[in-house]
Amino acid sequence: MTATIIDGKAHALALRTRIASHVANFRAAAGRAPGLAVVLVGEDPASAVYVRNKGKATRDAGMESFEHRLPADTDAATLLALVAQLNADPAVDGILVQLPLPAHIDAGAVLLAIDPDKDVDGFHPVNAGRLAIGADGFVPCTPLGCLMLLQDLHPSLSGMEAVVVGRSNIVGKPMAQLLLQQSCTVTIVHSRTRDVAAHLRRADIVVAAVGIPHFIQGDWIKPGASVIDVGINRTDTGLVGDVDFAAARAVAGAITPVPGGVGPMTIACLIRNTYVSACRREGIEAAL
Ligand SMILES: Nc1nc2c(c(=O)[nH]1)N[C@@H](CN(C=O)c1ccc(C(=O)N[C@@H](CCC(=O)O)C(=O)O)cc1)CN2
Repeated sequence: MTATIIDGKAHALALRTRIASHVANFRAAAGRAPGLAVVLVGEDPASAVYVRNKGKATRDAGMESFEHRLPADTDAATLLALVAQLNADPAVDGILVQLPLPAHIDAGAVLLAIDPDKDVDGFHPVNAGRLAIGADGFVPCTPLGCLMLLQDLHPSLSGMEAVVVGRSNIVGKPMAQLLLQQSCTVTIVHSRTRDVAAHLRRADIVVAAVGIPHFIQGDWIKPGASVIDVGINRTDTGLVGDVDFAAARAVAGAITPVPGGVGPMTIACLIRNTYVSACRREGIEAAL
């Protein structure tokens, strides 16, 4: 079998185009554009690219982008004061602080300071709790994008065996919650799991978010499985995922490439979440 390659760029473009048309209606109804504030601390080159791409995607969707770039030696109090200012700004519907933050800043404290109702990254504990109990909130963009790609392949995920590799608060845990909501049987495997391969060989769905280049071998994949690779690892040979793509492709039914798979969906879902936030704040029903 040779897997279908899932075109994340095309899916992301379609989502961004759809949201842009909804934003046009929002602007007509609300008399203003949705606004997204992005905060970058320091000069990490990859983060700078992501922030630039977020600004462009925001403007392309007809929304207002507010970019705040702070030097790497910014202290926590200055960053918290900026977050408080953005929380209070009525033109700002969504706030995100680009991660990772410099080591001297407690990222948890900063995320906690963001108004949960403007937390379009879905990283605030209130939104993590809302996701866990199935209440309305914001779902982190990368797992939301993975779910959309999976739902395009499988209109019903009910009863499927899903294995999430990695237990981060940003991807692994929310991904598991989303799959559970879709009535999958969900297993999270991680660094202390005794036999990762044995779990994966049973999986109809694999979501790899472990941050180790080519960690998942082709012969760990169940024939026909859907494989979503969240890994973005910079190696001497270029950007690679957490899955041995060439080997897994020969076994899987469908697989995301790196680059061009999950990454573009992260930014498209951010645009979606910002539009949803603006609608909630204006009492307008979001068209999704
Ligand atoms: N506040 C946040 N910080 C971070 C998040 C996040 O969702 N919120 N996620 C990542 C970085 N990220 C967005 O911020 C992101 C990563 C990758 C891509 C992407 O499109 N990747 C391309 C490859 C681009 C490259 O060469 O690096 C792809 O996979 O095709 C978009 C967004 C950590 N921080």
